[in-house]
Amino acid sequence: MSDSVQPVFTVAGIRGIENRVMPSADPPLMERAGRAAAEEAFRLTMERPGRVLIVCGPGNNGGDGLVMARRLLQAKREVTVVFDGDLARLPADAAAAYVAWRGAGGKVETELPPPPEEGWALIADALFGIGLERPLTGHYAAWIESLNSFNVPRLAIDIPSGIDADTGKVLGTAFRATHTLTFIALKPGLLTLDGPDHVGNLIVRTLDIDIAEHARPPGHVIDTTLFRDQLKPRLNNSHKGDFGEVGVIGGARGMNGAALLAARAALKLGAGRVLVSLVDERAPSVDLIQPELMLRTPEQVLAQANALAVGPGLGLDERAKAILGEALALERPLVLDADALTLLAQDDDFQRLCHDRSAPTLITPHPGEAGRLLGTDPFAVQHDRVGAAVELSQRYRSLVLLKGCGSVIALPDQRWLINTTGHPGMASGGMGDVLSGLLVALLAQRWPAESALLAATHLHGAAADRLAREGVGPIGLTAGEVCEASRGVFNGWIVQANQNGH
Ligand SMILES: NC(=O)C1=CN([C@@H]2O[C@H](COP(=O)(O)OP(=O)(O)OC[C@H]3O[C@@H](n4cnc5c(N)ncnc54)[C@H](O)[C@@H]3O)[C@@H](O)[C@H]2O)[C@@H](O)CC1
Ligand SMILES: [K+]
Repeated sequence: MSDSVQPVFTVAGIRGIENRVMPSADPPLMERAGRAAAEEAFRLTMERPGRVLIVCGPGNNGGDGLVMARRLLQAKREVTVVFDGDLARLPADAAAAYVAWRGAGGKVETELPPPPEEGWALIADALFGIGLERPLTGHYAAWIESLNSFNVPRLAIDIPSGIDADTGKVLGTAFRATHTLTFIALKPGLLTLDGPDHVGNLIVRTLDIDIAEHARPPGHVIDTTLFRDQLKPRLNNSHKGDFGEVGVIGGARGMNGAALLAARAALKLGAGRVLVSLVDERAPSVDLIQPELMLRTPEQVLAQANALAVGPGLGLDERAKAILGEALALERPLVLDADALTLLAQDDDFQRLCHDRSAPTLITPHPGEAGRLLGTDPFAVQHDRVGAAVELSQRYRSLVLLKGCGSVIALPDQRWLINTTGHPGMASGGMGDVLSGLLVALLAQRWPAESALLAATHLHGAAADRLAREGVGPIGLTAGEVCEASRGVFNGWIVQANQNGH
């Protein structure tokens, strides 16, 4: 894994690192964290003189806030600290931070005071970090609701209070930060589910810990360096046979568009030829918008394609089942999406076939489909997206993309990755079909399955991000537009990856 790729640790992993580093850490980690928070506060208030509010909780997250407060006070900033925890029960480091704060002349409020006339320069949330154990209620919840109502910079220390660091779930209520300064490493909860709606700008401070020395990260954030080796310009002496034959099967009555969108995306991402089968016998025999697509019978597609995507609009009838059975039996890279996943979830024989394949199987469920595949429901999946993706990957011996805010990829060797490109404008029909098409195009071009899944996922979101920057969406963005934009982003990546003689 490249050094520049950002590691992601669960709470257990962060605790493991802390336990190894803390005994000999000089300066102590809490001093480092508080100092980093004070530096961030200076940066955010460079043009906002005035009083900083720091709300501190009953654990070490509160301790970070108290160190931050002392640093700011020593630099002659006006600071209001709110803390109503039980001093006798403060962890040792936080208790020391409290004593040092009082020793420096700092005062403590036990209620949230009204803002000064000119408003708070900054609000810092040091209530709860990775030690959050249950939903926030009572006065802590009320404080957070109140803090969220101020239209000033709001800095979360380590993680916005109320966000579960492992899952991104809001427990009760959660601080809505404009900035989050997180320590040691990223946590999944900052990147997936409700996390991205609460963290604002995300800044990581390692606290001078060389993470690689202490732990192997279980997860990473996806970026282009992870598949840069595949981003090669084509040789001049090329022909279409070099770039594979994609097969897409789906498009039952009323769903022709799903398969066509996937097929068009495959074409736009450079597949040598794209065969598509619409299982609706009354479907047109040519795509007049994209006549390059070759419309064929399912049998022809199954026989010819070197990589297959089965499922977009496939339907759930006997014919669909027969096609899925045949596709699973072929030892070629296979993307399963949409109806193919529903069929897979229902049938033990399909599951056995899937499990026994030696060619890669890539499944791309949304939380509903993932729930069916795991015999549970979308709520359980969303409750722990990383866990669900890893379990799916193990159960189906597949590479898994669990879609949604902060898409999670799980690989058969139990590694997982989180994607941070994309936006809510992508919550519209056909987006998943385009993703399947991008993915199968790379597989047909003989990319390794892992690189293909990472690249297609990252690309899909990056294309939508570029469009939004250009004023196309986010709201009202269509899947067809993402398909078009993916081509430009992808070619740009190839140029970039091959600059400077790489
Ligand atoms: N352990 C360490 O040495 C370091 C910890 N750091 C900071 O410490 C944080 C973790 O500290 P802690 O493990 O003490 O955990 P927290 O400070 O996140 O919270 C734990 C405290 O909150 C209480 N609590 C949990 N959920 C609650 C709820 N819903 N309502 C009311 N009370 C609740 C717990 O009983 C406990 O007293 C990190 O997020 C980070 O900010 C950093 O200073 C770096 C070093
Ligand atoms: K916090």
